[in-house]
Amino acid sequence: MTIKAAPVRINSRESAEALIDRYDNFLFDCDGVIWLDEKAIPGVLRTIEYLNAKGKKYVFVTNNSSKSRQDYVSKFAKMGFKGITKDKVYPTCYAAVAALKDNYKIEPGAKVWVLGDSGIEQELIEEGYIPLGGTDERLNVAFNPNDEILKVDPEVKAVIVGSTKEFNYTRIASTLQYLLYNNKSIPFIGANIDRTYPGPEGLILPAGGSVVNYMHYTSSREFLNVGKPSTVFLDSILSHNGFDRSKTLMVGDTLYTDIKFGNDGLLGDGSGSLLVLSGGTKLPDLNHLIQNPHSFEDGESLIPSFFIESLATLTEWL
Ligand SMILES: C[C@H](OP(=O)(O)O)C(=O)O
Ligand SMILES: [Mg+2]
Repeated sequence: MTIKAAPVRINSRESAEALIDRYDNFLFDCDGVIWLDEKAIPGVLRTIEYLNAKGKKYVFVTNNSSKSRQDYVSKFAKMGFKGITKDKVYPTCYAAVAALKDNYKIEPGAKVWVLGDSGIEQELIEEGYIPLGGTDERLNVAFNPNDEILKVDPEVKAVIVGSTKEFNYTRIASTLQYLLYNNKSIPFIGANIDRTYPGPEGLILPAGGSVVNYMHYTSSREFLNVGKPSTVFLDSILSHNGFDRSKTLMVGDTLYTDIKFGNDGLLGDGSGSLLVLSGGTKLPDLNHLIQNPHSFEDGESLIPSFFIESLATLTEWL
């Protein structure tokens, strides 16, 4: 077994320059790297503009499925980021819809049950699928076992579960009916495995992975995780963009999604993951991992190649 080297701290002009020179392409996580909820992390915009000036290529990869690619484009524009088009944004609502066709050969026109926000619904509609559940107002009611919404529509061909703040018993119970229907034969797609995300006011908040895992537990069913660290998701992003794997760096704030994504995907010839400390992972968490990698499942794959205070810090010396 190879022991991964301790991560290199980017803490000088030389190390920052060397890092930027080494990579042509950057994959940026969003929550905890670019923004905390609706607030951009100070200085991050300047780093993105610096990369633009250097002719670097980049895309954004988020496990937060609550917004569609078009909604993310608007969010970036509102925060002052220029030229972020739909093809630069990869939320897992997009990956979940792609999996319908790629993994399950479910053709457009099919009905899909959603436990999640409008991002999933919008991406489904864009590809010609018919979303059910999701933001349907009839789900915003107290549980009633005689409610029509608890009756399974036999035409539903898949279930997608992702991030939502609208997690009530009627939604869980109706989603469970689909997951159990017909000997558990309807495919179950999970849009993320994140336990938490770094929210506003320093709050750590429940993320979509908690919703997905609630449904996994209550249905006793496994799900297809389409988000980070899926190497299928990574491969499709690299191929859409023509990114050379060895010249690509993943930048993220979560070890078991972002850093594992870069490491398992062999980005940068095995040195293609940069942890930022501006989100959910703090220096003591990183030190704990480095000292006890074997107390984590697949701990070696969680160790980043590099770490830095924040994406803003990368250009502070330049
Ligand atoms: C944490 C995750 O978002 P990401 O960090 O992947 O943008 C999420 O909000 O579930
Ligand atoms: Mg994050």
